[in-house]
Amino acid sequence: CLERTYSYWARRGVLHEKPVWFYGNLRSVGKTTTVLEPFRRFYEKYKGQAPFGGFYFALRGAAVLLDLELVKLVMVKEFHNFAHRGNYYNEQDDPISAHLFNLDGRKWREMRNKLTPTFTSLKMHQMLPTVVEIAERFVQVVRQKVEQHQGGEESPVEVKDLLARFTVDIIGSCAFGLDCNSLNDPNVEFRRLGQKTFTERRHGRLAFALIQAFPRLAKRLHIKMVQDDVSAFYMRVVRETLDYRERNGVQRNDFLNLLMELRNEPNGGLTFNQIAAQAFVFFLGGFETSSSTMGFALHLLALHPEVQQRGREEVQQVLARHGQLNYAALRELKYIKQIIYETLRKYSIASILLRKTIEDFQIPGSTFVLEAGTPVVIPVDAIHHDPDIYPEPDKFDPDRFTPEAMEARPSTAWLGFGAGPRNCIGLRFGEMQALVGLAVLLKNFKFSPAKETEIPLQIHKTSFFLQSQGGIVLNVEKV
Ligand code: HEM
Repeated sequence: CLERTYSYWARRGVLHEKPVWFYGNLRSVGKTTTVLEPFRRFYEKYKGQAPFGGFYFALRGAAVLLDLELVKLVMVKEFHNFAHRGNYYNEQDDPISAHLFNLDGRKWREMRNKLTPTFTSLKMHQMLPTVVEIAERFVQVVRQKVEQHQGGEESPVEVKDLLARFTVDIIGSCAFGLDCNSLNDPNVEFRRLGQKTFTERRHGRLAFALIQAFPRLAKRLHIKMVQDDVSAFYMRVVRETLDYRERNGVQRNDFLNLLMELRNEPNGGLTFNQIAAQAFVFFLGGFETSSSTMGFALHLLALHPEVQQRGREEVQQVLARHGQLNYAALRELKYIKQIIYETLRKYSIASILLRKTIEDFQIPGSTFVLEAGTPVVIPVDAIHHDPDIYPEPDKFDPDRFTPEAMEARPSTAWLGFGAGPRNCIGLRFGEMQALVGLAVLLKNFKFSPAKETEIPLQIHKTSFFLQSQGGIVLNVEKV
């Protein structure tokens, strides 16, 4: 039977590498490599020879796209046939797992339609003051760290942890309506349990592959994905906050308020479990992604003082014009935005993206067919490092993201927030957090490599989202 499983691509005449039994083509991941290497190698080896190549995720054949036109078909033009991600969730036994990232089909479409108005520019506008207030607290905390080293030759500060505390406080406040205060108290449960979701899995790799392969059976066996303590904690927090707000008639400009409004919609409002699951995914999607982006950006800026200075000058000029970081000021931070995009190119937080074929799909101009149910991989990190798209891909150059340069490339050449109807729903909020964070940091501090700074940064081998293996230590001085 395994013989047959692992001959799937050979029988279809699709380019592929020999799989290892039970592991497929990902044996090295987590041991000797990160998830980046196998996909970069695969893409470099086969690009130009076929529109896609055959890959094995443990026991399942998946198609890795090798052509940007095909990427566009899958993510945008023929989206209706690739609208699924194919992640396992279990609404009955593990309600917190039934969130937007995991839902598929009609349930996903309905939830996405309901949640989209939560992320309009107007809503971001209203949440900005909270983000700026927490950013000011953040500057105080970094300042205290720097002052501890006063008089010393260097003032090394571990920025990754500080940035994570910054975004936990923001998203905790905006998604759960709580003052998490992790900036002053680094060990709060909120953050510890949030991190646990990414670094500790409930199931081993093989069990995970079996669950993904047989989701109906897994549901019948009541198999959950989210750890019990994580689920119990976030369900309780949402329950208590909702009760409190309802009892006291509290209204706030935050995600939870918007979710509560959806609860009371006349034609099919959200249930409590649905609200809790969406608040949970906003938290998961919002904290680690944004803080890692800022951490990688600071590391790159420390190694490129001229880019850093250009960014600082832009912040100073914009603040001189607007007096404060309001929404209009943020829109003028164009170079900082380019820094964020180039950082997400070099360090693609989601290094691969997934879709699943709903009906058989004939690849235009070829004889190949992607069968219904085939997982489709978009190798984001490999595309972001393709020298034909980005010459000298290892070089850090935010000018690759001027509007003209972006216009000159195919729209799917940059996928930092994904693409098409299933792209990142929180991209405006993520961008806003990162813009505010980088702006206040560059305004107040200078960053340079310290003796302890890791060059190049080691990447975490098993984390779901791309992050550094250890902390990011930089020399920080007041401007
Ligand atoms: C720098 C910050 C962020 C990055 C780099 C990022 C990246 C991504 C990526 C690459 C995807 C997959 C897109 C695709 O498959 O095409 C995604 C999906 C998603 N993100 Fe983000 N994200 C960020 C911030 C946020 C924030 C702040 C939130 C919520 C407040 C959020 C919530 C989500 C959700 C719910 C999805 C699933 C959307 C769906 O399936 O319909 N993300 N994100």
